[in-house]
Amino acid sequence: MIPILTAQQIRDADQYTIGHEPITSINLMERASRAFVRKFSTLVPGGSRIMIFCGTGNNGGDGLVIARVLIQQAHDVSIFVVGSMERATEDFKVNFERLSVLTGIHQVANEDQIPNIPGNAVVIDGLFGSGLSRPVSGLFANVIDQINKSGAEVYAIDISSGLYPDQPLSEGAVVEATHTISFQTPKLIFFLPEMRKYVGQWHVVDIGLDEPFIQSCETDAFFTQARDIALPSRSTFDHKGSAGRLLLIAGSKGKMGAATLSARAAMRSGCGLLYIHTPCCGLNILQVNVPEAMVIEDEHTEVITEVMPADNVDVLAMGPGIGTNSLTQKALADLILHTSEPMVLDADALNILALNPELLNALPPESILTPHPGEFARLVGAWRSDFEKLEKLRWLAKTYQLNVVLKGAYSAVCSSRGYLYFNPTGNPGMATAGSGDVLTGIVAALLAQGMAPFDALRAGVYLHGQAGDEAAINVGEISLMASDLIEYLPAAFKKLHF
Ligand SMILES: NC(=O)C1=CN([C@@H]2O[C@H](COP(=O)(O)OP(=O)(O)OC[C@H]3O[C@@H](n4cnc5c(N)ncnc54)[C@H](OP(=O)(O)O)[C@@H]3O)[C@@H](O)[C@H]2O)[C@@H](O)CC1
Ligand SMILES: Nc1ncnc2c1ncn2[C@@H]1O[C@H](COP(=O)(O)OP(=O)(O)O)[C@@H](O)[C@H]1O
Ligand SMILES: [K+]
Repeated sequence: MIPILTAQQIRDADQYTIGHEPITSINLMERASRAFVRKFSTLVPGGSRIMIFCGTGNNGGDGLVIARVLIQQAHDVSIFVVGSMERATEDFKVNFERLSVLTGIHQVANEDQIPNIPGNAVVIDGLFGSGLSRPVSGLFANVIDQINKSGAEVYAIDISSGLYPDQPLSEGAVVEATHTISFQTPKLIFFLPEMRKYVGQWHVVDIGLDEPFIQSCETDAFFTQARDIALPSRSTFDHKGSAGRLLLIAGSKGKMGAATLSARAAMRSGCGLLYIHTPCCGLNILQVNVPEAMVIEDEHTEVITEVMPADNVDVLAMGPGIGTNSLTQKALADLILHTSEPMVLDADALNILALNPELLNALPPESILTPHPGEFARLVGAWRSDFEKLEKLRWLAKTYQLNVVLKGAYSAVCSSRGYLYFNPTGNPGMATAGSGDVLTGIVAALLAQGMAPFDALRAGVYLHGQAGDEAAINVGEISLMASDLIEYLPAAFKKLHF
């Protein structure tokens, strides 16, 4: 996993590397800027007119090195330095001298000196990086305004000028980048929907900062990598009863598709034995669509009214397609009160929890909740910013000792101790009805196979996204539908078995 660092920790990692590698600060700047150019060159067509805007801090220093390297590669580059040279950092000054030998550098000291930026230009933003210390105003804000109005493609160095790596949006001007090429580790803001307009598509380039130091930084947020994902395994004498017995409580009249999707996903995720508790109307549907499962009929024709906690199953999962009928609310409440092992709750089970919040206290510790943002808002109330949303996620998980995934792009998986793991897999093709039901089946099956609840949740979210990515390659994001996720689950599992 990649730790997500605060602005201060990023500075510390720079300093530690400079002190211990050893590498001089100016050479680290050279290395970072060259890594930027390597990525930039894969994204920008040759022959583009490149305009680089630099402040006089180290982010601007990077801009000057990038200019030098691009000029040496025969690109058409103009450089604009905004702000006072008196405040320039040492590394900026050295690179200013080196660049002056090669080309003219425009100084922008007032509004009249702000250049016209054609829409077909490519802008590189080196005004401010992780050293931003206050909202951007005055001349800098005017430059940013021109950049944003130009319609040009904008590549931010490290982070868009005006953004803090780890804090909510400031009131000042902010560059709206189309791409951010960031150094060493992703910033927290890259995972927040409200920041997308400023961050654009982001890329992380390795600049060789000290890896053990980075791994030792104390942080409560991480970016998951494939190597963090554990999977269940089979051994020679396993039989269906030892490979995970799951009771899935799902479906109501008109929503048997949700039950079908969850059930099939569970079987594809290695569940040994699957029971499905469903209203009578679901019997034939499930027997035909999931022949591997045993179906237990509720007394009621259309909704779930009573679930007996069974001792012949390892895990209970409830929610997909159950509705919020008062009889079903009572059934869930009874089930929770009679269950002591971690269970999986999704969809309408979460809506029922929101209607009866006292049930949260009764949930078995380490249970798993899988809300999408709508269900999450019903559970914890509305939020004013994505930062507050993450705080609420941590609060819910820690207060009730739960593992919770807040689903969406970069789904945030939160452990009961409040550690957040952003998921790297998945794509917008998965924004389609039934995708969440598939996730429930995967996570429940992994839990039933004996994985620890948090590991099962993090792995399930990763595999679900990976199946989505495999499906998108084959059917395209637009055509992707939830059943495709099940079809591509085997490919996702195989990919993790290196
Ligand atoms: N060796 C290294 O460390 C490496 C660093 N690297 C690069 O350095 C970047 C960080 O550089 P940095 O720390 O110099 O800060 P930076 O973002 O350039 O800005 C600071 C300057 O801006 C000023 N300022 C701030 N806010 C302002 C405002 N609102 N309006 C006006 N002025 C404002 C601030 O002034 P002050 O707050 O002191 O008044 C100061 O002068 C990092 O993102 C990466 O690109 C890489 O090369 C790898 C090696
Ligand atoms: N833009 C996206 N990028 C990545 N994953 C997405 C995106 N949109 C949706 N998903 C994933 O698809 C699933 C949708 O779940 P949910 O909203 O509960 O669907 P449903 O209720 O229809 O089953 C979640 O796992 C979510 O992470
Ligand atoms: K920048």
